[in-house]
Formats: sequence, C-alpha cells, structure tokens
Amino acid sequence: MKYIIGIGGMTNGGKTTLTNKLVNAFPGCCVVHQDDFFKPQDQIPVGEDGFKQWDVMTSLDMEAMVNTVKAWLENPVKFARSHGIQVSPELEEPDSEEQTHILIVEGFLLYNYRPLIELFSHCYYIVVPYEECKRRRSTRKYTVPDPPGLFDGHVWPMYLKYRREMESSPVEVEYLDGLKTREQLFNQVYEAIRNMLNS
Ligand SMILES: Nc1ncnc2c1ncn2[C@@H]1O[C@H](COP(=O)(O)OP(=O)(O)O)[C@@H](O)[C@H]1O
Ligand SMILES: O=C(O)c1ccc[n+]([C@@H]2O[C@H](COP(=O)([O-])O)[C@@H](O)[C@H]2O)c1
Ligand SMILES: [Mg+2]
Repeated sequence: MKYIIGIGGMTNGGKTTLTNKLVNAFPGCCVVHQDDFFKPQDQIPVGEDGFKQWDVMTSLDMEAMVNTVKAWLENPVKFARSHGIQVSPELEEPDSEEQTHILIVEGFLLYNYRPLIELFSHCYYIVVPYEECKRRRSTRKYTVPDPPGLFDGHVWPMYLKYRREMESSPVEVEYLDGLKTREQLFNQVYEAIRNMLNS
C-alpha cells in the first residue's frame, strides 16, 4: 500500500519541523517540500497590495510538484534511491505492491490545487493564532527576506483567502494545534499514521 500524508497549514505553524521528525521515524519514508517549487524571483509579479506575490498559488510550479508526487507513486523505491533515502531490503522485493510505502508532502498551499488534493490519503492542517504566527515569522530567514509590512500586507490576507477557499471546498482536513510542543505534535501524528497503517 502507498500512503500520501499532507502536512499543510499556515506559514510558521511548524510544518517542516513536524515533517522532518516524521520522516526520521518511518524507515524509507520519502518527502516532498512545496517550497522547493517556488518559481524564480523574476517570475513573481508585484500585486495591487504593493508586494511581490509569493503567497499565491501561481508563485509555485504546481504542475512540477504534482509530477514529483506521481513519480513517487509510480515507483517509490526508485524515488527513494534517487533521493538518497535508504531502502530496507524487504521494500525492494519485486512484490513491493504488498509493502507499505509512505510519502509526506509538506507545504503552506497544499489543499487549493485539485490535482494534488486527490492524491492524499490524509490531510493535516496546522494552525497557530495570528500573534504567534507573526512572532515566529519575524525571526525567519527566507531565501528572499520579508520586506517591512509583508506579513500584514500580504502573507496574512492571502492565508485567510486560501483557508476560506479550502473550507468551502470538499477537501477534508484534520486540524492540528501548532501551539502544542514539537513532541506532542509528533506523538499525535505518528500514532495516527501507525493506526492508519494497521487498519
Ligand atoms: N511545536 C512548536 N512549538 C514552538 N515552536 C515551534 C514548533 N514547531 C516549530 N516551531 C518553530 O517555529 C518556527 C517555524 O517552524 P517551521 O517548522 O519552519 O514552520 P513552517 O514550515 O510551518 O513554516 C521555527 O522557528 C521552529 O523552530
Ligand atoms: O523559499 C523561498 O524561496 C521563499 C521565497 C519567498 C517567500 N517565501 C515564503 O515561504 C513561505 C512558505 O514557507 P513556510 O515554511 O513558511 O510555510 C511563504 O509564506 C512565502 O512568503 C519563501
Ligand atoms: Mg516550512
């Protein structure tokens, strides 16, 4: 069986931190990070809000991201090997259709792109309150640093817009409280995935 787990949610909710812990906990587990699919800076236009539009769907090459997920679905063992992930001998058996393979897909805009949504076995969505999100974001160092006013002028309004859009669509997400400790979040999701694999 192949399982694709989405770790979505707002910026600075703790997606990447949780994802890294899960990837380490499940041997052979593969990962796709949405931030690897940002388009080059010169392709990101400035919007009516006066900011480069990083937090909209079109800033990402979603077609390439979906193709990457489909490449994993096609052949998880080949995908793992080509990404330097150690594959245990039993996962390499020719009848590996009967083996369990896990892919974690992580990012801030996972559930607003139909061709990706339909590939998920389970969708998580991490949230933290506005103040905490803004506080964490203020200390982050992105490859393109945030200009002054970006959080309130662009990041937060786009988060609200896409969250509303997601909530009025058929996608079913399970919310995670990003104020829990790293360990609590990991234990909660690790146990839930273990239960899913055993059911
Ligand atoms: N459960 C948590 N509690 C407190 N701080 C956290 C937690 N998870 C992550 N962080 C911190 O919050 C910031 C953003 O975490 P990160 O995992 O990069 O979030 P995201 O990928 O959602 O933007 C980092 O400084 C990280 O150390
Ligand atoms: O990674 C990059 O190249 C990059 C360039 C510009 C902006 N970002 C920011 O990355 C954020 C999403 O990543 P994350 O980990 O905060 O969810 C999003 O809010 C963007 O504003 C990221
Ligand atoms: Mg991240």
